[in-house]
Amino acid sequence: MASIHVVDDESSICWAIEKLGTKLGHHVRVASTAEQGLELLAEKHPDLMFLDVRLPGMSGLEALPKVKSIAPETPVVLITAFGDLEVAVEAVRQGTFDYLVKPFSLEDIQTVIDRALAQKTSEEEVRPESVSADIVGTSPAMQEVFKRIALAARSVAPIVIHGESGTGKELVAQAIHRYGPRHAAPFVAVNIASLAPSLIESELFGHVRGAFTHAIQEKRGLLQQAIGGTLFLDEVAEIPLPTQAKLLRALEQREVVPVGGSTGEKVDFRVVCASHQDLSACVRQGTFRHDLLFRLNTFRIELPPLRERREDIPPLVYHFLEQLEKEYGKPLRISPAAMQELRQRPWYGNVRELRNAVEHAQILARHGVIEKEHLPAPVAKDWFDRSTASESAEESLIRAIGAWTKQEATGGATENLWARFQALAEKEMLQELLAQCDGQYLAIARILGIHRTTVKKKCEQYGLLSSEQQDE
Ligand SMILES: Nc1ncnc2c1ncn2[C@@H]1O[C@H](COP(=O)(O)OP(=O)(O)OP(=O)(O)O)[C@@H](O)[C@H]1O
Repeated sequence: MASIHVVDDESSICWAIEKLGTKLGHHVRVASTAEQGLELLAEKHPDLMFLDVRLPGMSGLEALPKVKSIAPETPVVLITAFGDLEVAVEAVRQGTFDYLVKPFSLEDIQTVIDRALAQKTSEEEVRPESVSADIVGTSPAMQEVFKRIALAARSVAPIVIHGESGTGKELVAQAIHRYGPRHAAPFVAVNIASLAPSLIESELFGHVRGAFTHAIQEKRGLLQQAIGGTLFLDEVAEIPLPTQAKLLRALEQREVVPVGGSTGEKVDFRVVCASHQDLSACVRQGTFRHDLLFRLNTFRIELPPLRERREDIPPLVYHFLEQLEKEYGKPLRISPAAMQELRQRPWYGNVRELRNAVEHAQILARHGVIEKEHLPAPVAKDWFDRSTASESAEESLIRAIGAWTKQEATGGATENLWARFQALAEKEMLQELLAQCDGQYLAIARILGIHRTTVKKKCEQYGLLSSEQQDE
C-alpha cells in the first residue's frame, strides 16, 4: 500500500483521485490549498503527490520548490488546466514526475499512479532561466510536444523533428535552444532545401580563399558560426550524400575543415535537424546515410499536422490576432461563423497556412471583425504535393544514382559499371512503359524517342513480355 497526497481546490478532482487510489489499495490524503498540502507533507512524505498549479493563495508552481526541499524523494504530478509550454518546462525543470492536463480521465490517473509507484524518479538538476510563450497548442498532441521539448532542452543530444511543412518545426527547434543550457550562444538556422545544391557544402563548412572560381575571400561556414550554440538543419534530407559524409565526420571529430582548406577548426555545437520526409525511408532508398541518421536521431519529436489537432485552431487564431493587433495597431475580432469555417478546413499547409489566412482576412476586415467572406480560399492538397514532390522525384533519382555508384565503386564492384547501370535503368523504364502503354512497342518508342525495333530488341534482351510479342 502506497501513500498518496492530492492538493487541489477542486473537490471533484480530490474525490476522484481519492476514490480511485483507495480502490487500488492506497492510502490517500487530500488538501485544498498549497499551505495545507505542505503541512501534510511535513507530517509524512508520501510515495506520490498530485499538485494543482492553480490554487488559492500559494500556487502549485510556487509550492513545488518547497515540496522538493521537504520531500525530495516524492514524485510530484502537476495538475494543470492550461498545459502550456511554460508549465511543461517549469515542471521538468523542477524535476516533477509528470503533469496531467485537465480534463483527464480515471484511466489517465491510474496510468500516472502505476508509473510513478513502479519507478520512483531520480531527481536531476535541470536548467532554463527565461521562458516565453510563442508555441501555442492545447491539444493532447501538443502537450506531448511540450513535454518532449522540455526533456530535449535539458540535454545537448542531437534532436530530429519530424512533421509536415508549416507545423512549427523551426519554432520547436528555437524553443529547445532557448530553454537549453546553450541559450546564451547563437541559434543558427539553415533550410537546406533553399540552397543551391552546389553551395550547400561551402555554406555549411565555409571555404578558403580561391577554393573555387567565385571564392574571392575566405568565408566562415554555418557550423563555425554555431560554435557554443545550436545548429538547426531544416530539411536535412536534402543534404547531398558526399556532404552528409563530411557532416558526419565533423560531428564525430568535432572539427570542421573548410572547402579547399587543409586544416580543421575545433567546433562544439548542438545539432537539431528537421524534415518533412521519413528519414528511415530515405536511408532505405539510399539517399540518406544510415550512420548519419544514427548519429542525429538520438531523440525524436513528432509534430502532428494541424488537421489532426483541430482544438488548437481557436487558440492559434487568437494568438495570431493578438500579434496582428500589435503589428497593425488596431483591435481585431473574429465572428463565430468565420471561426467555425477555420476549424473545419483541412489546412494542408498547416499552421503557416492558417496564419496567412488570418493575416489575409484582417486586411479585408475593414471594421476589425473578420467574417467568413474575408477568408481566402483553402489551398488544395495537390498544390502542396506538387510543390514538394515534382522536384524531389528527380532529385531522389539523382541521389539514388549517386548512392549506388558510390556503393559499387567503394565496394570494388567497378567491372562494367556503365553497362550494368544502363541495364538497370533501361529495364525498369521499359517495364513501367509496357504497363502504361498496354505493351505497344510503337507507343513506347514514341515516348522514348527511339525506333520501334530497338524497343522490341531491348524488351527481348531483358526478357520483358509485351502484348505484341504474345500476339506474334
Ligand atoms: N504551435 C504554434 N504556435 C504559434 N505559431 C506557430 C505554431 N506552429 C507554427 N507556427 C507558425 O507557423 C509558421 C510556420 O512555422 P515553422 O516555420 O516553424 O514551420 P516548419 O514546420 O519549420 O515549416 P517548414 O518545414 O516549411 O520550414 C511560423 O510563422 C510559425 O511562427
